[in-house]
Amino acid sequence: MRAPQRDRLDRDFADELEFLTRVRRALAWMLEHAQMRVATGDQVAGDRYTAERLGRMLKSYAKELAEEPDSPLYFGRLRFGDGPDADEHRNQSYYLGRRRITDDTGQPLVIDWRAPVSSRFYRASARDRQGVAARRRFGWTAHHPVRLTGFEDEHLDRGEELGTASQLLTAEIERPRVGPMRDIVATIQPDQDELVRADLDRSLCVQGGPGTGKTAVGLHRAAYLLYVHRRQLTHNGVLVVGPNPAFLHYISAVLPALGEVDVRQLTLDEVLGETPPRAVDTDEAARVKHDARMAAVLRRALYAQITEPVEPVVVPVGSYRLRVTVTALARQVVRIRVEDVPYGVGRERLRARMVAMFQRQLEAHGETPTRRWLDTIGRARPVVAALDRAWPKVRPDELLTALLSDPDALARAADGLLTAEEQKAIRWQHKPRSYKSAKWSAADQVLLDEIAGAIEHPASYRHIVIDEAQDLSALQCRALARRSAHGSLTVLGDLAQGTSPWAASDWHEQLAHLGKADSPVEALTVGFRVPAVVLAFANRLLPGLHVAAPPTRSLRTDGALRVRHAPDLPSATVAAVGAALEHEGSIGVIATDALLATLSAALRAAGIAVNAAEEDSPDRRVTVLPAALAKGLEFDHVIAVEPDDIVRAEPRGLNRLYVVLTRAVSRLDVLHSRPLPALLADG
Ligand SMILES: Nc1ncnc2c1ncn2[C@@H]1O[C@H](COP(=O)(O)OP(=O)(O)OP(=O)(O)O)[C@@H](O)[C@H]1O
Repeated sequence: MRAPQRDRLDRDFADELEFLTRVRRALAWMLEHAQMRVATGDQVAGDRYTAERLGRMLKSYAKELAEEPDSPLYFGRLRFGDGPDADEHRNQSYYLGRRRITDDTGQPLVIDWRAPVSSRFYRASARDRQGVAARRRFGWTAHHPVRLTGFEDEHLDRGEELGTASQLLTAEIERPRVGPMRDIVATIQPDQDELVRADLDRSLCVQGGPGTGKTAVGLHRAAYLLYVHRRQLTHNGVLVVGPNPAFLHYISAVLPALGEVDVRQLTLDEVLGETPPRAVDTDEAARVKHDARMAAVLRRALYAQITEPVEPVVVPVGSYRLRVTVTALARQVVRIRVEDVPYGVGRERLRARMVAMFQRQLEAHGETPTRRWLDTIGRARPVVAALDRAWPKVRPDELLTALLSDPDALARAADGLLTAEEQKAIRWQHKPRSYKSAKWSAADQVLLDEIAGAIEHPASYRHIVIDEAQDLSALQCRALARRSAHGSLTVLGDLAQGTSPWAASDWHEQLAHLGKADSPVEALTVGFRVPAVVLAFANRLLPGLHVAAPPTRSLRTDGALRVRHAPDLPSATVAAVGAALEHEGSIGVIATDALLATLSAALRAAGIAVNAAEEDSPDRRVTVLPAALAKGLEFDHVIAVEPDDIVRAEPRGLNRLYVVLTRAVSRLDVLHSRPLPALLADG
């Protein structure tokens, strides 16, 4: 670098340090101000409840600001030119960060990464400058205290553009992983940004290979939507659904780090709100219960509760006897069925129609019934009795108990939908004494939700982000469709990573079950996690997975792969972990359930402290976890033990192995005592 340039860079850096001091000062002012408001909050608010809420809000705001110095205050700067594309930003310069920071006059020093103009930071290129003259990315130390280390410029107006060659991007994706997942606001890529900023009303599906940033995109979209539609979405507006608690724990810090604490993050079981399952289905029973045809079976069983009226409804009122004839009642039942409302709404409608008929009769006698009279009539014993016969109240658990324990009822509901073998597979061998003592399996809980949803629609979220969506069954999709009937979806997944017995092989089908049949399927194909050498190894499995998914291109040229034949797996694992501990970052030992206890015992005997799947104690860098829980997680160093076991442990074992091998951020060790699965060995 020539001296004059060096001088200029030094000057620039000095200017940046000066600006940083200004921002720090502004932040300190904001913090002090917020704390003052906390102190006075009690007095200014009207009642105690409001005061408490306000106090809590201000405290968390103050706390957020106080924690701010631990993370970089901004990550980039945009300098606009004076061309027409700059619009109202002509000759302006903006710093971009996780939060907006203002000075004591309210002038923004740092703007939010979600503000409209920030999208130009992520998307502007030398070919499509969008008015941007130069983009600057800042580098910061990774550890506390956070210090500015430098910056990287792209003068788009001079045709300069780094794209994925940016050293700061490379440093970020090659950074050793410790603790939970982090946000990616500093390095969101143009195609990711388009997905993040998609309109609230747009449902979309993202198909992306391992480590292409699907989870990151989904979480950042949630944060973006909350920023743009704050008022609409604050209370129960946004839900994130993940495959298991270990995964949710891993991603749990991302949204709070972006200042968003109002997003619910749940597993599907938690969405259904059920207690843990108390029964286990056979594979065949589970397959049938999760099939889309079951929705039709349940609907038929539900509506089979409605019976043809055989008696008129007679209500004595004073000297009159008001009456709904059998024919009139039957006609209303048929009409309401055609109106296709939820079962529970139908029952109430039938009650209202009976009341309306009584009202007309009373009016014919020259009387005007009051509102109260109408309410009383609606609850009169003959009306309720007629309603209970014609359109009875249904409890989902009672209906399902009857269906699964009565072969004839099941045969009637499943006629033409399920084969005799399929009916047999889901029938209970032992009939419970009552629905109260029935033991429900995980699949039964989805069926109960289906029935409950047909009786009454559940409350709808405005937006749901569904991660690992390829693994959902038709009925699980329907459960989420019901909860987003008035909202939109971000559906994330990878067909190649489908491991459930009902995993999707086609996104359009899955989207139809999710109630968003016409949503576009977008692809992410650049891998930010798995190094090229590891990805090439894992991709050997693709021909055996029988899915049409675009291949992933890794951005990472570093990384290491070691495949070793090891007759004594526990001691080979101990040795591999010992070597891995020489490097920085997290270590994941992944094997089948059957092997785990032996491996953990061997590690502990060697004096190595290990975390189990959902733990991440900072003083234990090694996690031992079953292959079944590896989905969505990542570790710097993965030690995959006995791939052949992983493949044989379940019907979609090859897909499971693909998931396991693609958890590695830097290094993958494969230890095997038996031959490797043919596709891996042949590559
Ligand atoms: N634009 C980006 N800049 C920096 N890091 C990124 C970017 N996009 C993704 N990453 C990182 O890549 C890793 C993988 O991302 P993520 O877990 O979202 O991928 P995924 O597609 O959900 O993977 P999988 O399907 O294998 O679970 C994460 O550590 C994430 O932070």
